[in-house]
Amino acid sequence: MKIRNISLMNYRNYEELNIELGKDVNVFQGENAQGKTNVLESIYYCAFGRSHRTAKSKDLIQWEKENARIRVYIEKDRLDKTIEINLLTDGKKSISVNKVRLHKIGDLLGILNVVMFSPEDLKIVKESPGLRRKFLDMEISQLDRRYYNALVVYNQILAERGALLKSRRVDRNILDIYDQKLAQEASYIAKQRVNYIHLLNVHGQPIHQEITTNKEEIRFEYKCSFSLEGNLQDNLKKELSRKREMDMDRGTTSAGIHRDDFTIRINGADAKDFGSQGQQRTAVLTMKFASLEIIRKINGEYPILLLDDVLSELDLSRKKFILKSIENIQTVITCTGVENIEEYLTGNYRLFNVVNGTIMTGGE
Ligand SMILES: Nc1ncnc2c1ncn2[C@@H]1O[C@H](COP(=O)(O)OP(=O)(O)OP(=O)(O)O)[C@@H](O)[C@H]1O
Repeated sequence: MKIRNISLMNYRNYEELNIELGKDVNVFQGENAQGKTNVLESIYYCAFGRSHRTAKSKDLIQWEKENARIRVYIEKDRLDKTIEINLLTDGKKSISVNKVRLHKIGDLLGILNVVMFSPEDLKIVKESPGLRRKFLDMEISQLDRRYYNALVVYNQILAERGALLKSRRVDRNILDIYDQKLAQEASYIAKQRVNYIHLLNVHGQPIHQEITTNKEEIRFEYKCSFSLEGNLQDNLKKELSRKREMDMDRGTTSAGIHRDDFTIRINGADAKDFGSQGQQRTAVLTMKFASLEIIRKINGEYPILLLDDVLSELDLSRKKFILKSIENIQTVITCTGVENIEEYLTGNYRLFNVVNGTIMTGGE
């Protein structure tokens, strides 16, 4: 899969942009706040139907403009596809693929596969379980629309169950129905997450060994709020009924995939609590590069890799690992120039100079 062209209209600080990407590495270079990440964000939007930075699509429209448009041309399985997104200031948006309008965001997933890596991703290792669940949900959703749809349904039922628990008179029969539905969706979601964690181990362990020159061993483990032995649906139903009185007291649902997490162990110790900053960075790097391999294994081709300002934060050996690993992957890198990226890139690359919402191609 390759992106051939990106065109933006009234998107963030781009009034009009039309660029051809190179099929290998594309370096967007410029000072701070010039519009480098905005380009990456527009690509990400075409993959997931949302920004990685804001939930408010209105923020993406150029100030004082009424609408914005992103258009990305991709080449996939030797076919051309055009993804077009139109955003309006009232929060409405329309998404079309090859001019056919999509009715659900779920239908966009998997058309353009991307893996994004930014300094913010360190939080996946360091911070709350919600960020680790989000990592799994995004990665699995772009490979499996059924997973995304199950998540949407699960979250709806969870919200309804929460509202019921908070109401003064809880109808236990309705609660039974919610529990049944939650368990049904959760069993599929948990199974796919466990499988993804397995794939992270399979593909991540050799990557991590390479980066740490065999000094460290990484291990990912899914932590489920209900038993993973036997029938998962029954297990969650039992757990929900065991905790029902407590849930009614507290007005929340205390078991289910919205409470799950996964641990990242380096040489046996939990990287969240005991990992050094360097080890935590290596763990995220491993997860991102393992995600690339997982997508390639499942789809037969690499996704697009988006590296947002990550090179300046990494030491020389990790930087070299990244730049060596991206040889067969179409990559979009943003940097300020201090990284001296040209020194490490061995293959072809295309340079774009970004200055205040305009881009000049610096050649290959
Ligand atoms: N809706 C908008 N309309 C117009 N300009 C916007 C809008 N949203 C953001 N900007 C501008 O976009 C610029 C930020 O762009 P971006 O986040 O891509 O920076 P960057 O080049 O990646 O910088 P850094 O290296 O600091 O991350 C800022 O100048 C900001 O004012």
